[in-house]
Amino acid sequence: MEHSIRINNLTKIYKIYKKPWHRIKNIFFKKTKYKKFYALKNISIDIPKGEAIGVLGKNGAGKSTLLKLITGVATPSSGTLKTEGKISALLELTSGFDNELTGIENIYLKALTMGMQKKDMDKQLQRIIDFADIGDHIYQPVRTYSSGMKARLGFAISVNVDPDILIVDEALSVGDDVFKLKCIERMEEFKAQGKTILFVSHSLFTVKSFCNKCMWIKDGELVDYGDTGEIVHKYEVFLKEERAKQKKEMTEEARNNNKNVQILSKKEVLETKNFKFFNSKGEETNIFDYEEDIGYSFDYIVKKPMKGLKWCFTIRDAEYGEIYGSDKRSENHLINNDMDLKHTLKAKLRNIKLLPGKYHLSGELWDESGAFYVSYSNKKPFEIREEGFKGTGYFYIDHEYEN
Ligand SMILES: Nc1ncnc2c1ncn2[C@@H]1O[C@H](COP(=O)(O)OP(=O)(O)OP(=O)(O)O)[C@@H](O)[C@H]1O
Repeated sequence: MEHSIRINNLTKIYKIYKKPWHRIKNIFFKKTKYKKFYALKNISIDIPKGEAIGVLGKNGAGKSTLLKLITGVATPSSGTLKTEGKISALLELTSGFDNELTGIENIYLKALTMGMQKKDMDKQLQRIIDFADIGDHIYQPVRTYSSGMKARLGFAISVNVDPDILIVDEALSVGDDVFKLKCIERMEEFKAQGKTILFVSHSLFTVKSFCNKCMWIKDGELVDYGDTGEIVHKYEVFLKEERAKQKKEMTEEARNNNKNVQILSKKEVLETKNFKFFNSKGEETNIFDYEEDIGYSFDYIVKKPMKGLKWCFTIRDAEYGEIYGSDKRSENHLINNDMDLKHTLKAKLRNIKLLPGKYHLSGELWDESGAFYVSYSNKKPFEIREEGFKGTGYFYIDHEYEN
């Protein structure tokens, strides 16, 4: 198999100085203290010729650093990197542009930096101008361009210099829809010609529709590399988990900061116990069929007087991402608040179209003042049994079509 990029044990370390001028100081006094920051750690990957590779990863994961090393804009701290053929890269929208020069002059400047002859660029000039499609702005200094115009010009140059490897970093995010489509079409042509493409995008939809392989980078390390479907799926699961974690932390922080929301120890004010799930026959279980009613109950005792006691519930997925939360303000959720009696709340969630999987149920009891009592939750998740395939995601959505 022919490879266009071979990367072995690639590491990039940035030196972080306490103060910006320490960087300069270090040129003269080598002993200036700095911290090492690993933007890339021991990346090894061989990229075959003719693949369209999506590069996935959160902000700061190291994607741009990797692309900069491949294009030679930055140098590795250790490891080796071999590329075959002419590389054209659109890394940052401003990269390579001289703001004082016009669009046309910048086209020639780029040709120069890519080692192209002027006469070869002369032939491409009209194609680039047509592709960029920014009208008379092409004769104006680039400093007067909007970010969309810069992206147009940058992309137009990158794809019209006949590269063997095309590298595109998020450039499409600033263009309008028509321009995005045009870029994708041009990239499809490249793919058909058997050229190698590296494509960084936060749009998983675009990556899925365009790339046949993907790599996923996290904290400077290569987590996985393989077919797009598989890697995007794993990455989506990871993002979902991250979101759930973040949300949990934010909720806790909000609770800690918000003085209006008083959290009272439930033992002092309210006690809940005996949480149970039951099915439509009244039998205790936490396993349900698709579309079956989910019943649950718990006991509570009110120990201090409170006005307008209400209940609510939340269903979360296996990673604690919220799927549904009932309305906390609803008058329909008022419950009995007589003191010192044991009350039982029985709830029924009807006709649930949740797809097979595990889910968490929890809920709170609120009073009129906004004080809430984290009162009940199932220790074990409830489960919807596997049944005929109904699709992916959380819910079955009824659909129809005409042909
Ligand atoms: N010149 C530099 N000096 C110090 N640290 C840097 C430098 N360039 C990048 N970094 C750090 O290296 C890490 C990786 O940055 P990089 O730009 O490669 O991330 P990315 O995955 O492309 O992120 P994004 O999706 O936000 O563009 C970040 O933590 C960043 O702050």
